[in-house]
Amino acid sequence: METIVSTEGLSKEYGGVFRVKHVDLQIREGEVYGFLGPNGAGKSTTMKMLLGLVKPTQGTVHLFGKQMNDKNRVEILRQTGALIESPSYYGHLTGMENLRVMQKLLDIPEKNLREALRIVRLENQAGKKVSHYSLGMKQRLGIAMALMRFPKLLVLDEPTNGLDPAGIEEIRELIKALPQQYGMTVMLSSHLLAEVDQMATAVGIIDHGELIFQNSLEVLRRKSAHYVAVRTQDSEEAARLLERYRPKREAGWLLLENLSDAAVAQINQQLVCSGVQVFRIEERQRSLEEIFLDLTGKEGAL
Ligand SMILES: Nc1ncnc2c1ncn2[C@@H]1O[C@H](COP(=O)(O)OP(=O)(O)OP(=O)(O)O)[C@@H](O)[C@H]1O
Repeated sequence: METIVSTEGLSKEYGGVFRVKHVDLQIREGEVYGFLGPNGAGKSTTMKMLLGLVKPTQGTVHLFGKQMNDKNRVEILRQTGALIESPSYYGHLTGMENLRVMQKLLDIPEKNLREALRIVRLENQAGKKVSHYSLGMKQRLGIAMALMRFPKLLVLDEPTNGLDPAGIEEIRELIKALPQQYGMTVMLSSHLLAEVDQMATAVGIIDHGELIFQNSLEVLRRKSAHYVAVRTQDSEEAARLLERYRPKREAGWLLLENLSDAAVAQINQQLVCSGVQVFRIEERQRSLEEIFLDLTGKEGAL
């Protein structure tokens, strides 16, 4: 599979502080790559560097296998579409007129306009002034503008920002369909794990400018190894008895990792034989939020 985006040591310094630090991205063809991180982590800055909108302080960007430089940038970026921050549009023009402005600038065939409007489900609203659009419609128009060239790579910065649940669901379904239907590769940023979880096939997690995880969503999920939660009548005593399993204590429960069935049976027996009544033994899976906390060691980052 072709690598669509790769960066090496990509870094950006603002005012003497590195806000993006040695980021090595790898995005392969057909992926929906979720670029995840808390506010201010460096997502937009990284995306802007990929699109030639911000000059890297250090490092290189390869798009479609070519290292981007001042000479080939325009040519390479012809195969990309982007929505960075809020979409830019003329409020006094209709949705269609806005697309026509872009069409003229970029020399885009007429049929692409219709198709882009259809994909974002704005065909019936194309004659309306954009100043009368809802936030969700404006966001969809922004995506239509990014899609109009039917680029190989689509870069979307927080595409569901500010949308209501129904709008989020619509955009999510739309994005998920793009690789299969149009052969696109999509990179989208978000600060919401649950959102990326439902859209992405691969994930990069950035925190304080550093890429702390990058792999398939499958691998991220595998990190969410199962653990066993035990609740007894005396969790103090139970923790002492089960010390060799290094239990974590949480709100009256003991949490034990990586236990075989035999070990669970043994634990149960040990507790009961020691006179500690066992109320519950449950298997649980770590949420993505907990995984993020494990990776960053930070509370409430997302
Ligand atoms: N042009 C700039 N000049 C100075 N500092 C900047 C500039 N652009 C971004 N920063 C800083 O770089 C850091 C990363 O910002 P960035 O917008 O890339 O983060 P982000 O992960 O996209 O967050 P958000 O979701 O809040 O936009 C922040 O501390 C921000 O203040």
